[in-house]
Amino acid sequence: MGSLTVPACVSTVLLDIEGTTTPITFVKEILFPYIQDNVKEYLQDHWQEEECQEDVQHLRLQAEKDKELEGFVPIPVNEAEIQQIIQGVVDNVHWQMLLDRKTTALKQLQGHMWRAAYASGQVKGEVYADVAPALRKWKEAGIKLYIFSSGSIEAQKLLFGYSIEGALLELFHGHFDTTVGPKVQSESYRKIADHIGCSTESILFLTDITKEAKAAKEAGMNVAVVVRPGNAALTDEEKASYPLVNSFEQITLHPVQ
Ligand SMILES: CSCCC(=O)C(=O)COP(=O)(O)O
Ligand SMILES: [Mg+2]
Repeated sequence: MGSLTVPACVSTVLLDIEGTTTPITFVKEILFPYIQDNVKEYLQDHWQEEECQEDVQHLRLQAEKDKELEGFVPIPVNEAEIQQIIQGVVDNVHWQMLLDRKTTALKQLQGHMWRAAYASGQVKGEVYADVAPALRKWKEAGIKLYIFSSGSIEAQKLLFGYSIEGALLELFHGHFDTTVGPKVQSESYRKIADHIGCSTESILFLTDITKEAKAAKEAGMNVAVVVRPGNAALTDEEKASYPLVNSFEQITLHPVQ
């Protein structure tokens, strides 16, 4: 693992969050338990709001697709008693989170729930120490910065807007979540390049997950796998297949003319 110099045509960096900019422990030990502990109360407090009803409807549609999965938890129909529906949603959310599912429906609800946690100061978004300095340096060099995470766009904005390093949101040109497509499919990376208005070859994608790196590489992006403490171990084959970095300091980008 060492320094990584990327091709001069790279003018955009696309970043994953969990395991790349942010410790997995922050997501698993702070963010996710907040949801598990508060989902019932949140649903009871916000049940009459349109946004909450939309979230429940999306979870219901996802549940329709999940029927065949082991341990599946159904959500009662709209006509059922409210407390019964709420309990069904709570159980479904807990089941999805147990499997660390990345469904858009689950991620939308989580993003809405974290609003209060960040706004009250109960939670601050963790980023590795090398992240903010590198992002500032790259932005000053004319590099455009985007996020692609399974976390909803709102959740991404909260994490960087209320980070331990202060407000970092202004560093980013834009955000993508799974509404563009799953992170393990090449088509999602082609769509992202289309949205940004550049070729996939001019993008460097940084992630901790090799399945995501593979999909981005197949779409034509430059990729590097970020190795952070607590990330899933890589096989020898994976280590040999992608450039590896353990700090953004190791990445050198050419200034954009
Ligand atoms: C950005 S919100 C918390 C992260 C999250 O919910 C998640 O699923 C992280 O996935 P990533 O694609 O950033 O590894
Ligand atoms: Mg990740």
